[in-house]
Amino acid sequence: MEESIPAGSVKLKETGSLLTGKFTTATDVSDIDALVKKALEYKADPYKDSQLGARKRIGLLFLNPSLRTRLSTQIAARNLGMEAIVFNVDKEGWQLEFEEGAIMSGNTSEHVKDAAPILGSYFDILCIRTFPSLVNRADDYSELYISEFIKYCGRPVISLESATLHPLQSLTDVITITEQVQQRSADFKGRKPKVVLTWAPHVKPLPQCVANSFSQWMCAWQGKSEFVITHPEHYELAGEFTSSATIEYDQDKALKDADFVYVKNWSTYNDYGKIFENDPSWMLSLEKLQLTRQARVMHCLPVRRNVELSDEVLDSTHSIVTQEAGNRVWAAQAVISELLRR
Ligand SMILES: NCCC[C@H](NC(=O)CCC(=O)O)C(=O)O
Ligand SMILES: NC(=O)OP(=O)(O)O
Repeated sequence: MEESIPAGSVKLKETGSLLTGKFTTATDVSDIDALVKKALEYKADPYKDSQLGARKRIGLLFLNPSLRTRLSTQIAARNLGMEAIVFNVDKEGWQLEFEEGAIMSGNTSEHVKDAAPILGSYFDILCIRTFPSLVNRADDYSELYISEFIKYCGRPVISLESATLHPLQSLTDVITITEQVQQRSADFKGRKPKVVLTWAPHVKPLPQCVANSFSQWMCAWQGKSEFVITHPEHYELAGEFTSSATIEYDQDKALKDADFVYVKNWSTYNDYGKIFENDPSWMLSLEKLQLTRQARVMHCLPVRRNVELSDEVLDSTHSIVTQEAGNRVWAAQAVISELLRR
């Protein structure tokens, strides 16, 4: 993916837009705080631009399952007056080929080179979800699927989670932290929130994308938080997304005085796609939360209860996962709105 422009510092004065013309990574955003503000304005007044997308269509293509992303993006589009059509490519479409020059004698029936321009002719904005294989790191980190789709569809593309990143989730997470800080402004007078991303156990190897993306956005949200990542050794994330993060292998030390704890499992990046250790003591507990400043607990969901996060934490007042998932609508609405205005 193009990562040459430093995240959060893109200037798009010529268009006045907050986005480059797509939304697949933090580097597509010129001003994170302005996008967050826009999302919170939609939260306060969901229908204020209810005609902006009139007579326009947005296509949501899923190569993998979804609950929140699918529904929140549809709702966001409809709030802007757009028609939203969901297509579960994995279950209902022809199996797509993404490899350039492929001899298609195997299981794939249609090349993205043929399918994407057709979808571009049906829709004004296109969105796509493509998970990584977790088999070949170079293939996953080349973001072949979404890149090929962007190349051939000729429309603004929104990532609904790709092989390495999940920007709608991360924008939502910045919105949720901003909202919490604004609501408790007395607590944060003269100091930045301490935000800790902690690895958690899981039963199967999961993508790194939610963790990569959260870290990328926290680093791009320059100077707004004290950001720490904690995980067992061997679970290092890709350096390109953790530039200004502090890495701390001792979870208790990391949790000390935290205001927000973002819980997520991911599989190994270096020896790719594996579970190296699954120490259940990494699961966050109420006892561990005593080290924090009454930290609010976040998770992108879906969450494996009592594996990744305990009932006692999820059902306590520490948890803001429902508020967080609710904010997915406003994140999507701000992004679609910016792409419609271009
Ligand atoms: N879209 C949000 C997260 C998606 C994915 N989680 C999962 O696949 C969980 C599957 C399970 O728990 O069976 C991930 O971690 O990247
Ligand atoms: N958090 C998230 O992306 O959820 P879904 O996978 O249900 O869309």
